[in-house]
Amino acid sequence: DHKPRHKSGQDDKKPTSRFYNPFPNYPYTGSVRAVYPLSAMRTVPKSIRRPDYADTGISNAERRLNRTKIDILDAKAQEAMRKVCRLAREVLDITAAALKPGVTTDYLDEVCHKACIERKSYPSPLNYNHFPKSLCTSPNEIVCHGIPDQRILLDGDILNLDISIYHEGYHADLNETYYVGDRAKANPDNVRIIETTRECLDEAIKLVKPGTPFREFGNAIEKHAKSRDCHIVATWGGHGINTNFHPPPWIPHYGKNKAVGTCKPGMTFTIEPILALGKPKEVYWPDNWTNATVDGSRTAQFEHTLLVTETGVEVLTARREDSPGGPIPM
Ligand SMILES: COc1cccc(Cn2ccc3cc(C(=O)NO)cnc32)c1
Ligand SMILES: [Co+2]
Ligand SMILES: [Co+2]
Ligand SMILES: [Co+2]
Repeated sequence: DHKPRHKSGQDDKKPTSRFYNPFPNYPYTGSVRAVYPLSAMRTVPKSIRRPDYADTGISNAERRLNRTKIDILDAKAQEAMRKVCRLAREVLDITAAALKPGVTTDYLDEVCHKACIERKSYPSPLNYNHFPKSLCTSPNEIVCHGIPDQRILLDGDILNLDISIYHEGYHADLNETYYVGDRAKANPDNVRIIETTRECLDEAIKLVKPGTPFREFGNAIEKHAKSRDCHIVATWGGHGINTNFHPPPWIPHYGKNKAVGTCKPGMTFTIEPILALGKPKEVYWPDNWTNATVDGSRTAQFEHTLLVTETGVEVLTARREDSPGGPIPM
């Protein structure tokens, strides 16, 4: 006798998964797939100070900005930036500590969101230009702005966590790219793209001091990237960061760029190079956020928030000796 079967042809033992690929006909360029449904939008207690875009998705303060004027922070504002950047480093280390094969990027979003709230901070990406989650999770060929979803992380993946938080009126922004599981280390290309990108950021930071033109950073980054046959994604750059998330300056990561302006004491901005193993050209998923390399090659990114001092630079989002935390660097 035949077992009763559901009309869908599924046998009644195996539950049909409620997770699905929302773009079944989209020609993905690599192995990563969107896995929906996204979890419900997370909320932030109203007691926590919110950026102006938190309820509308659009920052009027940023829209009104004079794009040629770069803010110089006074001592009080610099102290506020030190505090929000220290908290942001804690949030990144806590989120990275939860990283392992088998967890979803949505779970990492939950860890990050809670760590922000515990620190009376608002997760800056949430509803920024209508972005739906509290951090960006970009695996493998995803260049940046990946949306945390139900995709399970695999041993051998590489994953960028891009964290930004808003605390008492100021933003911080940092990101790192991690190996998922240990097998990834056995893959020399994963190591090459991650370590070269980390080194590119370090090379650029060495140049930060009063008088250095913003256009110099791209030359240092491109020189090192080329020496390891890695390619720079030109679309995204570093940016100013203070009471706004993306004020001027704009800082390209490629060589021979025409960026205007020079470093001055009291300026705070990010440098956040993205390198690809293959073609540094990106295509957009139908979600209009996520961008992936056109050839599916893997990418890495590292970002710090920096303060120009009278004599040089303060890496405000650096891990401090007094609180090592986070994964042990290679
Ligand atoms: C096409 O405009 C876009 C496309 C994608 C995303 C967003 C909005 N957005 C959300 C998070 C986020 C982070 C950064 C950042 O600086 N990371 O270092 C930048 N933009 C961000 C806007
Ligand atoms: Co960032
Ligand atoms: Co940034
Ligand atoms: Co090449």
